Amino acid sequence: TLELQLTPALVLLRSTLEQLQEKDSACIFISPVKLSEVPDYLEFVSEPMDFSTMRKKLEGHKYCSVADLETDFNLMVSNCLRYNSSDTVFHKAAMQLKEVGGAILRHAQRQAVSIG
Ligand SMILES: CC(=O)c1c[nH]c2ccccc12
Repeated sequence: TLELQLTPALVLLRSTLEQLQEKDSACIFISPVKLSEVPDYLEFVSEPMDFSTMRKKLEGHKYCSVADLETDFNLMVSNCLRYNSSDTVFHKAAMQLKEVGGAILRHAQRQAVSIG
């Protein structure tokens, strides 16, 4: 399509982010952790990250590659694994998202190569 010719990289990044977010069925990562509700969060996490922030960065042209998107995705997942102990729903959800997201990102990287 015309859009794919004009901004293939941006279209691929958007599609990849949407695929990643679809796997967050519990909507744990949809918005920033509320620091008002989790006052000790920044004692464990130096750089919070979530899907809404990633979306803003994407539309603000802050991501130049799939790898840039992957860096923030990995940050978001590792923050969750650090703050939430391993016996929690959040920690288990992060482990699953890491696995499924990794496959989505590998496929996106292959597509980015073929786009050129
Ligand atoms: C992604 C994450 O760690 C969290 C998402 N929602 C939360 C609420 C309280 C504590 C942590 C969280």
